[in-house]
Amino acid sequence: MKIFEMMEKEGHEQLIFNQDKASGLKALIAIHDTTLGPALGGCRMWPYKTEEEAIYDVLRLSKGMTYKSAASGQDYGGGKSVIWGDPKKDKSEAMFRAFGRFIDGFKGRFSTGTDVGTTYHDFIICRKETPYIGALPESYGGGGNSSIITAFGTWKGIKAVAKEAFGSDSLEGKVIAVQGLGKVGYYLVGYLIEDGAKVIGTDIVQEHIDKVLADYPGVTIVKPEEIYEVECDIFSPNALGAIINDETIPKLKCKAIAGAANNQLAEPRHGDKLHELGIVYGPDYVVNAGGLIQVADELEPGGYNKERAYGKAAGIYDMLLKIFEISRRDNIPTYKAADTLVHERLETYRKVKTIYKK
Ligand SMILES: NC(=O)c1ccc[n+]([C@@H]2O[C@H](COP(=O)([O-])OP(=O)(O)OC[C@H]3O[C@@H](n4cnc5c(N)ncnc54)[C@H](O)[C@@H]3O)[C@@H](O)[C@H]2O)c1
Repeated sequence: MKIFEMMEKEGHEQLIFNQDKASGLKALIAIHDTTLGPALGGCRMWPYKTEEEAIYDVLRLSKGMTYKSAASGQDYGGGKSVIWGDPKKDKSEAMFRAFGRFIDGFKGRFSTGTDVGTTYHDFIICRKETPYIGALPESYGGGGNSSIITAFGTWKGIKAVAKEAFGSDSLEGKVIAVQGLGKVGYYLVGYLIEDGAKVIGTDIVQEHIDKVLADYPGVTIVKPEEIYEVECDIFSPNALGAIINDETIPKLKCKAIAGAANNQLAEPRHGDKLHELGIVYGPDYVVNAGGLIQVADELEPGGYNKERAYGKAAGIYDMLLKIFEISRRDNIPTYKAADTLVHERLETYRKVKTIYKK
């Protein structure tokens, strides 16, 4: 593995190895790009089979954070950390205190919080060693359950794709197919119903369906495999990744897609196909940026402010409209237009930084 070659190719600034023998901590921190501000990204704990796998993951994920932050209008750069270990059996207080001390060494150049395999309990421990921690519960000054703001941002994303596809962002009477009624899906259904939409939903867990039906009895439930082909205006994936693929695209009857699920396109060419078919696709990492926006707001001087965070999450709507404009301007699929927006934003800010400021 040629690490410098990989970093140079993708434009990474730093890759740091951290180890603490006493607690068994083995962690990697990657900082991809800090043009827009200090790096921000969650901490994943995973039993990687090899060191190379962990390095590849942290480099890949940190680059993704640069794009997510920039495209959602945040003044943060991209970073990520991974702890090499089994989250079910390797965690300890000492491990997260040691990790917190390493994070503190960045003096704010990198902040982190929960991701796959870590919980806020781990970061309450880290927080004792460093202030550069986000995604904390409200009782610790954080924003609390990030699924709610993610659902809020996704609702705004759905309104933006509606505007592009139908010429109006009103969801009154629009039929929206929601795949996944979990933490985000449940709150999303609430926003959609309140906005006058008709919701068709699905999930593989009956308890999650029952919870939605108890609060929103008007929701129509279909079998998981039926969700792709229901007659609807907008399809909203909020469960799995890679669900826009060769098998599902021919089934889709919608005019637009926007949901919180990560990595919705099985491959980039599926984004090209949606463009060809005239289906408006809201790039997932922009639509689902609500959680990131909340964590970024926790790091503001003075701490988390809910009104401000929701105001920023509402901006997902405008970011998507800009992306659709670039897509029309350059006649490129929206997932590529999102990348163009990121590159243009980074380039503009790099130029601004050439102005001397005392
Ligand atoms: N929670 C957040 O703040 C957040 C932020 C950004 C992105 N996301 C992404 O959004 C998606 C949903 O997140 P979540 O926090 O609601 O997760 P979750 O696990 O609470 O919900 C996912 C739901 O999808 C259901 N599901 C799984 N397979 C399915 C299938 N084949 N058909 C229908 N339903 C299925 C699950 O039963 C579950 O109810 C994930 O892809 C996640 O990575 C979440």
